Amino acid sequence: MGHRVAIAGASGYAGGEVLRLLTGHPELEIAAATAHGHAGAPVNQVHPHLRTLAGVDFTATTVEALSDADLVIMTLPHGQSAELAAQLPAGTKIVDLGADHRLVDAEAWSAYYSGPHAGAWTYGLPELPGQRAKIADATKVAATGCYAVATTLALAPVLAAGIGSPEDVVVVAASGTSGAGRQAKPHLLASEVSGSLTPYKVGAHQHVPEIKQASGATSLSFTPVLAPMPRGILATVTIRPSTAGLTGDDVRDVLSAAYQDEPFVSVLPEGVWPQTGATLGSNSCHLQVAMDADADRIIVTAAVDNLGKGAAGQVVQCANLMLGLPETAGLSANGVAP
Ligand SMILES: NC(=O)C1=CN([C@@H]2O[C@H](COP(=O)(O)OP(=O)(O)OC[C@H]3O[C@@H](n4cnc5c(N)ncnc54)[C@H](OP(=O)(O)O)[C@@H]3O)[C@@H](O)[C@H]2O)C=CC1
Ligand SMILES: CC(=O)N[C@@H](CCC(=O)OP(=O)(O)O)C(=O)O
Repeated sequence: MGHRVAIAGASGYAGGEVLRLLTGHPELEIAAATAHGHAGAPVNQVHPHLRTLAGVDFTATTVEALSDADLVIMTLPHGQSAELAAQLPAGTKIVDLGADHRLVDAEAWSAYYSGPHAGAWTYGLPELPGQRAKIADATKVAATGCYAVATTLALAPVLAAGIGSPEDVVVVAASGTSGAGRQAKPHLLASEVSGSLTPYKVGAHQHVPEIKQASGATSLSFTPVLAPMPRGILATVTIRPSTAGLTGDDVRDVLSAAYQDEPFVSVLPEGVWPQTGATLGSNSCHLQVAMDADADRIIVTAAVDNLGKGAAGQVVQCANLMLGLPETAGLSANGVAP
C-alpha cells in the first residue's frame, strides 16, 4: 500500500494541482482532501478536470481529518497553516506551501505578513546546496513561494560562486493569474487582466525577504507583473558582476555545474530562451544566461509553471524526499505544449 497523504486546502488552485499529481503518483494515495467554503462539495464539481476523483467529496479542514495521514500537505492562505499545524500530533510530517514557516527573521515576517511569527521550518528547495538531505530528514518543511523558486534558482549559484554582487540584484518577474489564488478579486477579473500587463506590490513584495534568505542577496529590487495568462512565471534577474571580464560562458558554466545532476532544472542550449509555455504542467525550471556588456550586468532568465515547480510540483518533490521515495516519483520534467 502507498503512503497516505492528506491535503488541507485542496479546493484551491495549488491544492487542485496537488490532487492532480497525486492521482498519477505510483506511491502516494489521497487520505483526505479538505476545503473551507467548499467543504461537502464533490471534488469533480470544483475541479472538473480531475475525472478519476468522481465520488470523492471535500471534507472540512479539521485536525481529525488530517491526523490519520502519513504526510499532510497544506495549501492554505497565509496565516492559516501555523495554528492548524500546531494542533496536529508533533511527529506529523507536514509540507506547508503557505508562507507561515518560511522566514527565519521575525522582523522580516512582520514587515510583510500579519499575525505572529510562527518560526521557520526546513526550507523546501532541494536544489540549494545541502538542502536535499535536510528535507529528507525533516518532519516539517516550508515550501517555496512561486516567484522565489524561479528567482532563487536563477540567482543563488551566481552569488555562491562569487561572480555576482549580492548587493546589486534587480528582478522583474511576470506571473499568470493563478498565482493569486482562486478567490474572487476585482483586479483578477477577465476585463481587467485580458490584454494588459500590470505591475503590482512594486518595491514591496513579500518574496523579497524570502529570496534574500534563500539566495544570499543583501539588496534586491523586485517588480512583479500580472500577465494575461492562467499559469507561468518568467523572472529576469540581473546582477552586477563582481569580477572583471566575466563572459556569458563563464556564467553558463557556473549554472550548468550547479544543476548538472538536477532532474528538474535545465540550463537551455545557447540561444534558446525560457518561455513559460514550455514549463506548463511540469516540475521544471528553465534557465538561460547572457552578459549585458553595455550595462555590465549578468542576466539570468528563469521560467516555471507557478502551479508546478512554483507550487504543487515542489511540494510533491519534498514529500517524496521526506517519505524516502525517489525524488522524481509522480513528477515530470516535460511540459504540455503548445
Ligand atoms: N497559486 C500559486 O501559484 C501559489 C500559491 N502558494 C501559496 O499556496 C497557498 C494556496 O494558494 P492557492 O491555491 O493559490 O489559493 P486558493 O485561494 O486558490 O485556495 C485556498 C485554499 O484554502 C482554503 N481556505 C480559504 N480560506 C480559508 C480559511 N480561512 N481557513 C482554511 N482554509 C481556507 C480554500 O478553501 P475554499 O475554496 O473551500 O474556501 C482553498 O482550498 C497560499 O498560501 C499561496 O500563497 C505558493 C506558491 C504558488
Ligand atoms: C500573481 C500573484 O498575485 N501572485 C502572488 C504570489 C503567490 C505565491 O507565490 O504565494 P506565496 O505568497 O505563498 O509565496 C503574489 O504576488 O502575491
